[in-house]
Amino acid sequence: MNPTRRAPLLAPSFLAADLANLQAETERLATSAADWLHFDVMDGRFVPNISFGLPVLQAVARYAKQPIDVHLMIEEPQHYLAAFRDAGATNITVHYEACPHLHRVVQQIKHLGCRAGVALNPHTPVALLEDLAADLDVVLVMSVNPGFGGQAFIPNTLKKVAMLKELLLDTGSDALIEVDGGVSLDNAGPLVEAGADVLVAGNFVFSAPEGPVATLARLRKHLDEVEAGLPNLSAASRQQ
Ligand SMILES: O=C(CO)[C@@H](O)[C@H](O)COP(=O)(O)O
Ligand SMILES: [Fe+2]
Repeated sequence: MNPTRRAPLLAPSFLAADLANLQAETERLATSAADWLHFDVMDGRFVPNISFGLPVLQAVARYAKQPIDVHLMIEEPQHYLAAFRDAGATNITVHYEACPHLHRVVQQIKHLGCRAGVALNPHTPVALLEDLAADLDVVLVMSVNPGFGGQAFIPNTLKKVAMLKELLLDTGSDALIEVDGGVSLDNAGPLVEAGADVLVAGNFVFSAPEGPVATLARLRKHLDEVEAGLPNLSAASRQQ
């Protein structure tokens, strides 16, 4: 089968932004190649780190021009879904490992009018999503262990993305495949070739000397060149 491809979306992660200047960071991303704004919420329980939460999301949403992609690395996310929607989330992704009643949580997110995503830790096999795949808008593949930015990309992710792509095709799911952690120019091309639709990048985008806008433009140009060599892909097919 030769499925229709989608142009990859870019989602810079605020975890690596200048947190003392979130208004300025959000405003400069507004005119960048960013398609989504990735917002990492950590509770110090599901992951061994605490980041930011609802009031910070509310503040960012006041200046955001792109959809906000909320990645909940928290236990019992079901208690906070409506609050994150109200604070400005467009997409809400919960972790497979944090939700014993994942089907119910996904339905709750969809009833709130948000895109529903499920994230998989590096050790969680994609096959575990077989019975839920058709209900999902996004599957987020963690390419580092969640909890921190700036970690090294786990190479096995490439194989995992390819397996997930097969599973989505087999189950008739049109969920986007999002990859998160250690993404850079070194692996963006192979990830897209393997089937990734959304690339999250934190440190690569915000720590570059030329700044996030120029770095995102460089990433987009690189992906345009990769796309030119791939079948059934055009910039017009990019979905937000
Ligand atoms: O969810 C997470 C980490 O848990 C990510 O979204 C990171 O924020 C990505 O940062 P880099 O690995 O690209 O620096
Ligand atoms: Fe994330």
